[in-house]
Amino acid sequence: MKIGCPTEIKPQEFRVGMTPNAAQEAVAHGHDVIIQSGAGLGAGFEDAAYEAAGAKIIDTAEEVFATADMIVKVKEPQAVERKMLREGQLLFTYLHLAPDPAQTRDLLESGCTAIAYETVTDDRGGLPLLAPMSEVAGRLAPQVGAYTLQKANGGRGVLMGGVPGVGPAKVLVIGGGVVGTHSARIAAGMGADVTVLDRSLPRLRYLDDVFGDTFNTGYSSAGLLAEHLEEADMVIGAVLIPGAEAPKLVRRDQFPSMKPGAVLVDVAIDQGGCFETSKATTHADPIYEVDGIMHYCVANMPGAVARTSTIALGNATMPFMLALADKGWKQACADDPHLLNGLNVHAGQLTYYAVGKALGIDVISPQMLVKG
Ligand SMILES: NC(=O)C1=CN([C@@H]2O[C@H](COP(=O)(O)OP(=O)(O)OC[C@H]3O[C@@H](n4cnc5c(N)ncnc54)[C@H](O)[C@@H]3O)[C@@H](O)[C@H]2O)C=CC1
Ligand SMILES: CC(=O)C(=O)O
Ligand SMILES: [Mg+2]
Repeated sequence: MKIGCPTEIKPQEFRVGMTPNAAQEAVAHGHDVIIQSGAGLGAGFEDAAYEAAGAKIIDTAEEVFATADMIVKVKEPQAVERKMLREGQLLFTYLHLAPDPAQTRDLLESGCTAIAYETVTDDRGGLPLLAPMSEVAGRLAPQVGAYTLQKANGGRGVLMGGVPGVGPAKVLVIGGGVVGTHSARIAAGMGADVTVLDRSLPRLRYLDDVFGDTFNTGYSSAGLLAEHLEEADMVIGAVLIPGAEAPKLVRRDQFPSMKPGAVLVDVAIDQGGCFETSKATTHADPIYEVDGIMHYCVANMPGAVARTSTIALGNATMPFMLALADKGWKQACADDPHLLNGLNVHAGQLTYYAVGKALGIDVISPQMLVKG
């Protein structure tokens, strides 16, 4: 198979879909790997490293899209990239379709087959291709939140760990999955007083067993959330209902009850965000204010630490990328129901229920497509 990897073009996105190690494995499996010149530079990978791995370097994204049977990326295809996708071509990347009707329409019109990293599953109930970036974004969230809390950046002027004689910042983490757990660990490590809310009791038990007194846990009811909101210096939004639009858990009419200059970091923004006032921002202009409450809503947070993120993502995607290349999407998905869960679009039809429900579009069963 011809596997193509273009340079990411989303603003300030420095990750790349394939590392030289991934390229080397694909070449060893007998595939042709085509990398756009400079695609790896933001993550510290020179063209020469890909060439040494056996990949071919070509100049433009147009050539990559025109040549490849499978496109491997990081971020959802941007409008100009969507125009280059064609019928029968396989796209393997993050998509986040539920809050994005324009992208969904374009992918359906292109006739391509699109597998979304964020809905591939594993047999422990996890999302193995979302997890590495959730680990990164989770660890970044208290860092960017702490910066936003500084007075010059619009925040309340509170130091995460406090100092002797002055108490620490109060950090509320909503959602105790991968993002939430990593956020809570780092915020607690910075000395903050941290509470994690989740609505899964097994998850709360796990957090309590593993982390003990490092942070507090609570069941995520509207009432408890409102109580914690009044006290919080920083709120990290980390909920997920897989594939679906994020539930709005904090409303604008609650802001008057909050501390002026408190900071909301909405990591769940790529699924539409879990605060009513969230709108996606970029690394170039990440922070805005609504009614005295600061918001950080960057939808590709891991792009800020592109080298760590690219290697972590590549470690997770490599076996799936190889299965797709070795067997073709249909056989690979027939053999692995977890990869089939990643199928969102095929030949003009939507194949992921939560996306169809969010956008009011009919969905066909992915199982039917791979049968027989
Ligand atoms: N902005 C960015 O750059 C990035 C965003 N993300 C996003 O972060 C979000 C979280 O991802 P993960 O932690 O990997 O998901 P996860 O599935 O590991 O955790 C989500 C948690 O939310 C909980 N939850 C669901 N509804 C809830 C509610 N009403 N109240 C409290 N908890 C609730 C679930 O029980 C689960 O424990 C996703 O939307 C993901 O796409 C992930 C990586 C990067
Ligand atoms: C998960 C995701 O969308 C990202 O890493 O950008
Ligand atoms: Mg994202």
